[in-house]
Amino acid sequence: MTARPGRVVTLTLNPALDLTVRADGWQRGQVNAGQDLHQTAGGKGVNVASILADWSRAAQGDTLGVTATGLLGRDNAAPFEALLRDKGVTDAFVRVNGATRVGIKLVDGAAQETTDLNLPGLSATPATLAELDAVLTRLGADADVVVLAGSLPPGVPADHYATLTAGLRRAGVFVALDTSGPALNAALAAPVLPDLIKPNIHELETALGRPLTGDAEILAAARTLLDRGARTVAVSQGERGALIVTAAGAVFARPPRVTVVSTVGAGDAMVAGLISAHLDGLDPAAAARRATAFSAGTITLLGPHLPAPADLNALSAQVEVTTA
Ligand SMILES: Nc1ncnc2c1ncn2[C@@H]1O[C@H](COP(=O)(O)OP(=O)(O)O)[C@@H](O)[C@H]1O
Ligand SMILES: O=P(O)(O)OC[C@H]1O[C@](O)(COP(=O)(O)O)[C@@H](O)[C@@H]1O
Repeated sequence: MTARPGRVVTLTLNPALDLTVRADGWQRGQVNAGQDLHQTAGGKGVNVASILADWSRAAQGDTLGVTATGLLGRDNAAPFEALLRDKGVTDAFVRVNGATRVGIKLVDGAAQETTDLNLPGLSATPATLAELDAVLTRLGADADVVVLAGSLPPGVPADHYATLTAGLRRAGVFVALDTSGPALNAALAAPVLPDLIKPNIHELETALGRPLTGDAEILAAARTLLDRGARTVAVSQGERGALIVTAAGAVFARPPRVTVVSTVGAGDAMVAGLISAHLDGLDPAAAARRATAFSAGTITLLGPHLPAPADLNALSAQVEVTTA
């Protein structure tokens, strides 16, 4: 495991304090017994930063400089500050009044199933957005990669990521996007697409307004995004795996079977893996293998963490990569 250095900035406008409740065999509409409850700092860019920091520490002796920015509620900032400090991620979050939203993650360990309830989050004011914009402009000037990740909180226009993408790409920064709903629709409709887009299959279908039935259709949809300027499109499909499409080729990566603790962060781990692969100049097959190992490893743990290097290597060796 070796890698080139790089500076990565993640933007999380809508972080979340993930409250994971394990309730094996829980039934909708019934009184259920839960087994345990854990709280972890999360939100897409927070998770990507944390996982990249783990990778940096394990693989190359901290050669990646990882900075996390976004909007963070003052009232419950402590768990986020602790995670970023523990991981050695630079904390560039703009503090805002109020408490960051809680995300409910209901895990049925017996069925190996996770149910997510993601709430809207704190409203962003024009003043905090302007402050954040200045932070991002400063950080972006020095970054190799900027990751725009997660939902937009109330108060942020749907085309916000599209606007940021255009500015950052113009400045020569590699832009990765992982979002959903109106923010993804607007980003995909914009004239300048991000370099890396990682929708899950449901997010992509919603954005395109049609079901994608079968691998050929998914591949064709991904290729239209490449034709419009994206460099890597990764369509993740849960435990089935992910289709990763670049100009250099398309591959499908199947994860090994793992004991799932919570699938929360599976997609974020994939984004982290793809970014590290981009910084290392890996080919699509090697990138898909690494990103899938990151995802499979993260879901065996609670919170946004990578397993120990030996375990990650073992997972990586078990990923099946085929040409798509
Ligand atoms: N149950 C699972 N077992 C093994 N790997 C999984 C499982 N669920 C997800 N993954 C891995 O995580 C990747 C991302 O998961 P996915 O659920 O598609 O993303 P998201 O979290 O963005 O919805 C998948 O492509 C796969 O490699
Ligand atoms: O910003 P969104 O789309 O509401 O998602 C927030 C949730 O996504 C997560 O980042 C997990 O994302 P993935 O499971 O897609 O990797 C959680 O930590 C958080 O609660």
